[in-house]
Amino acid sequence: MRIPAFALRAWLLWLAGLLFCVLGWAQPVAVSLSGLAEPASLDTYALVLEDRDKRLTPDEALTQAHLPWRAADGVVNFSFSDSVYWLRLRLHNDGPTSVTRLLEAGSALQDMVDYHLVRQGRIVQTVETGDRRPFDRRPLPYRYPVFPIALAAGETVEVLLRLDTHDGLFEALPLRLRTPAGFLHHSQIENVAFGAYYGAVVALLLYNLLLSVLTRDRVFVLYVLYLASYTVWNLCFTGFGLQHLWPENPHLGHTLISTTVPLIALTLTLFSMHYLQTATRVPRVHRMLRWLAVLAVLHLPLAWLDWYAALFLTVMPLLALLLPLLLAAAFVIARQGYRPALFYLVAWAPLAVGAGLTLAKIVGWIEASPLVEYSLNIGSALEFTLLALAMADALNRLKAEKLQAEQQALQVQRALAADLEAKVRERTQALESANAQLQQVAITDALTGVYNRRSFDATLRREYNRCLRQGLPLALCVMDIDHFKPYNDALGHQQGDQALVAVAQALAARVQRSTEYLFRLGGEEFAVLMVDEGRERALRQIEALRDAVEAMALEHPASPRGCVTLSCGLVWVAQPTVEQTPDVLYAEADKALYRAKQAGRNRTEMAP
Ligand SMILES: Nc1nc2c(ncn2[C@@H]2O[C@H](COP(=O)(O)OP(=O)(O)OP(=O)(O)O)[C@@H](O)[C@H]2O)c(=O)[nH]1
Repeated sequence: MRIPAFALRAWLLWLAGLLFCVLGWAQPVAVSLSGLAEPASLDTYALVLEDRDKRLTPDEALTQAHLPWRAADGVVNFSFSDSVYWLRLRLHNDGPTSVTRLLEAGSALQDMVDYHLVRQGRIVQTVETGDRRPFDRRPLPYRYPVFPIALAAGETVEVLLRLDTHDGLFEALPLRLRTPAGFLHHSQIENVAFGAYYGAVVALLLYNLLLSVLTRDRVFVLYVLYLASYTVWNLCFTGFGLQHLWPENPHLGHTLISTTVPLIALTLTLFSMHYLQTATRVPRVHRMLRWLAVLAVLHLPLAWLDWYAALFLTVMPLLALLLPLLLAAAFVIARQGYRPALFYLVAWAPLAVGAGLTLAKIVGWIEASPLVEYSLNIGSALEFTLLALAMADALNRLKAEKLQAEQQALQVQRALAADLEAKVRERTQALESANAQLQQVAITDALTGVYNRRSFDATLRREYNRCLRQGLPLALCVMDIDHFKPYNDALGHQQGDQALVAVAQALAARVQRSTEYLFRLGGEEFAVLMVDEGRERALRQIEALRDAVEAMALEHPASPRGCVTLSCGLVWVAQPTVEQTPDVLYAEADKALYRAKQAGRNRTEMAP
C-alpha cells in the first residue's frame, strides 16, 4: 500500500513536533548575558528535577529525555526532603567578546553542591563543594559557593547543579550572576558591613563580660552567654566561620550550628526570665518558659548526634513559640509599669522580625531576597545596640537600687540604734528607780515610814564624821513611848501599831530641816539627830516634839496621865571628839533616857 505523501509529511511533522516538545521540556531557556541586571537573579530561568532515589549520574541527568524537569518558580527551596535535586541553567554570551561571569549559589549552609559545566553537551568541569566539604575545594574563596564561568563570544554553556543534604534539610539557594567587577564591589561592601557588625558584637560581648565580672549580676552573665551563642551561630550561618575559622573542618561548623541554636533558645529564655523578673511578675508564663528552657536543653544531644534535620524540625517550632511568648511577657510586664520591659520590647522587636523572616524563608513560606537574607543581621545589630542601652539602664537601676538599699539599711540601723538607746535609757531609769526604791525600802521603817535602825547607824556615823571634820555641834536624842506594854495589853497590838504610826507622824511633821533626821530604832523607841544646832535650840526642839506627842492626847488607859507620852534622853556636843564615838554618844543618850524614865517619864533629860 502506498502511503500518500501528504500523510507522510504530516506524520513526520507530528514526530518532529513531539521530539521538539520532549527536548524542549528538557532544555532550559538560554539566558542572554547582554542586558542582564547587576546582579541578575537566575532563579526563574532554572529547570528543577527531583531525584528521589539519588541514583542519577550527571550524564544521565543531562541526556535522559524522559526525566520530569520542571521550571523553578522562584528561589529554589526544598526545605525538609530526602531527595537529591538537580538544577539546569543555560547561559548565552550574545556579545562580540569573550566574558567571565560569576554564578553564586547563595547559601553558606547548603550541605553538598556539585557544579558541572557543560559545553556542547559534554561536562567539561566539575566542582564538589558545599559546607560539608573542606573550604579549599571552592573555586573562589568566598563564604558561599561562587563559580566563575568563561564564555567565548556567541557561546552557550549549560550549568548542572546537584544538591544533596546530610540528613534531609535543604537551604534556600538563590542563584545569582554577577560580573567580576560587580562581584568585587559586592564582596567589598559585604566585608566592610560584616566587619563592622562583628566588631560591634565583639565590643558588646567584651563590654558585657566586663560588666558581668564587675557587677556579679546574673543577668549580665546570661546576656553574655546569649550573645556568644548568637555570634557563633551567626558565624556558621553566614559562612564566615568555615571561611576564616575552621576551613579544614566543616564538621565542626555543623556541630557548632546545631549546638548554638538550642543554646540561643536556652540562654535567651534564661536571660529574659531574669531581666524581666518573670517569676514574680508573670508566674504562669515563667513556668512555661522554664519548660521551654528544659526542651532547649533536650535538643543538645541531637546536635551532638549530628541529627541535623531532626533538630531543626523540632527547634524551629520551639523558637516560633518562644519568641512570641517572650514578647507577650515583656508587653504585659511593661504594662505593669516595669521600665526594663519596655527597653526589652523595643530591643527585641527588630530581631524578632528578622528571626521570623529567616524562619519563614527556611520553611519556604516566603521567597529569599536581600532584605530577608540580611534581616537577621540587621535585626540583631539593632537589637544589640538597643539592648546595650537597656543594659546601661539596668546598670543605673542597679546603682540606684544599691544606693537606696544602703540608705534604707542605714536608716534601719539608725532606727535600731535609737530604739536600742531608748530601751537602754528606759531600762536604766527603771533600774535606777528600782534601786532607789530598794534603797528607800532598805532605810525605811515599814510600819511608820520614817528612817529605820540601819539608816540610823549609817547616818549617825556619817554625820558624826562630818561634825568631827568640820567641828560642828551634834545632838542625839533617844525617845521612848511611856508604858507601851500596858498600852498594848489594854488596847491590843493592832491599836499599838496605830499609836506608833501616830507618834511617828507627829514627830515627822516637826523634823523638817535638812540638818534633822528622825528614826524608829525598833519597838516603841525613836531617835532624832540634829547637826549644827546649838544646845538650847536642840533642847527646845526635843521638848517641842515631846509636847506635840502629848498634845495629840492619844488615849492611854494604863498611863497615869491618861494619854500617850514620850520620855527623851538628849546628848549634845559642841564638837565631837575622837573618843566620843557614835556608840558612846548613843550610850549617853540612852542613859539620859533611863534617867527620864526614872524621874517619872514624859520628860527630857540631858546627858551631862
Ligand atoms: N504594838 C506594838 N508593840 C510593840 C512593837 N514593838 C515592841 N512593842 C511592845 O512594846 C513594849 C515595850 O515594853 P517595855 O520595854 O517593857 O516598856 P514600857 O512598857 O513602855 O515601859 P517603859 O518604857 O518603862 O515606860 C513591849 O510590850 C513590846 O511588845 C510594835 O511594833 N508594835
